[in-house]
Amino acid sequence: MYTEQQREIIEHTPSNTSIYASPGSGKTTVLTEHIAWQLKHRHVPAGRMLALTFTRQSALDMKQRMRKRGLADGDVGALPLGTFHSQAFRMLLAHTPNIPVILGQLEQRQLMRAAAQKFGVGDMDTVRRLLLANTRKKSVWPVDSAMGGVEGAVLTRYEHMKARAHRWDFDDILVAFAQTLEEHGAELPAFDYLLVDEYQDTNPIQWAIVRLLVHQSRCPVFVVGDDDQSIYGFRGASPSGLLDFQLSYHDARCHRLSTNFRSDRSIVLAAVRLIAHNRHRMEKQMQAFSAAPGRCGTHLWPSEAAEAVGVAGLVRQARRYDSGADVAILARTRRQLLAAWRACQGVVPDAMPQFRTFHDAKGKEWDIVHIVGAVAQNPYLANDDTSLFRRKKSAPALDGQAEEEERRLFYVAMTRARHVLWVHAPKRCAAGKARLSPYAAEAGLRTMEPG
Ligand SMILES: Nc1ncnc2c1ncn2[C@@H]1O[C@H](COP(=O)(O)OP(=O)(O)OP(=O)(O)O)[C@@H](O)[C@H]1O
Repeated sequence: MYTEQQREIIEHTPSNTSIYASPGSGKTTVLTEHIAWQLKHRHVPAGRMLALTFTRQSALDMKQRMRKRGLADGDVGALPLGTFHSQAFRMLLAHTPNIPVILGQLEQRQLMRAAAQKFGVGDMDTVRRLLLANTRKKSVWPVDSAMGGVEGAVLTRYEHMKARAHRWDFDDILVAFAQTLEEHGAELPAFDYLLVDEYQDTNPIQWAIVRLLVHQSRCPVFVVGDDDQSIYGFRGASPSGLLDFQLSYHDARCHRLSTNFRSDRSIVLAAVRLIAHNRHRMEKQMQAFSAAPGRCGTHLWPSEAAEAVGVAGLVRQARRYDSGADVAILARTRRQLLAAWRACQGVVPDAMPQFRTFHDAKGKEWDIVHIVGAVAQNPYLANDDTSLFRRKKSAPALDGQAEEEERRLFYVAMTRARHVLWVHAPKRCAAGKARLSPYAAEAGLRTMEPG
């Protein structure tokens, strides 16, 4: 089933390795199989490999897959596989008794708000931006705490209040872990092999943690990623960790996977056309394994309400034609999913599609994907958590860096589809007249006739 190249990666002896690969080319598949191979055929003890993923869900999926491959439950359970934060927290707990309790999201927001109110800036939008600024500040190593202005003053106050309450926020876990690795690395568990998924979405503190772990364990590191799918820049992540991997690990072997096993041909071609518009990227090939043409295009609707009803109608139609097809409705912001969700409740209540933001769709795949609310200068981004660069009521033009990240997000969304990809846009939305996102034209998607 696996290609010769995939098999070579799966079966190779642990060594410094990077895999740059296109969407759907089997990155997560080969990573999972490579770990399973080490356990099964090279008898590397499960507890001696550390595998880091981007989300908890992908760690669970990988474990599930290993069980299906016939690995013993005990081995899978003993494998330290999870997010950077969960694995760092586990090791810190074992090393340092009495570490502070982690603030829940709500508690953290309340604490930041209390700190901000002291400076007369406690509205929720500002608090959200301050929380992001806090995350970005702690995304580098060593953390640079010299931040001026009101923002710096609020963040300093927040740190004091947190320390007084003997609490940590989520980002403090990695800061404390990096510090512990630097100062007491020899007291932490050592590993024979370190593996990292989605390396394009790691940030400088995570690169430092990888470097410190590798140094302390004297073990090889294996990373997989795709710079074109780097979508967490607003939190301080950057694809340069992946792009510069070869510089940091001179002897590293580099593999590229370019066959997309997920999507039919027209979808792969459209995605390739779109991403070619980004300038800051590593040039790479992508071709479809599937010989099927697939279907893709855009649907324009008079209003947001009409769009929601139209999408629900298409979902119902597809269910009639193939009741087993899995369907997802994706949008740039959570708010843009609401109308389609309501419309589907009324039409296919027993066979609801999945509803996800582009960010939450990462790593997933569905037979049919509908992207809704694909408008230029998306007005919903003005108040979105991830819209670091937009502080006005309407979304101003993006700078080059933010523009490329928006395009990558659209690329991630498009490449989730196996057989059918519809991009929908209303001609009017809450903010007034709307235009179809330029990414649809860049991808060469044709507008479908109404009905
Ligand atoms: N050699 C192969 N033959 C057939 N199917 C494959 C092969 N390799 C991977 N696949 C399938 O292709 C799909 C994509 O694989 P996977 O999710 O591992 O890719 P990925 O590169 O991690 O994707 P992305 O980065 O877009 O999330 C999965 O359904 C997987 O089972």
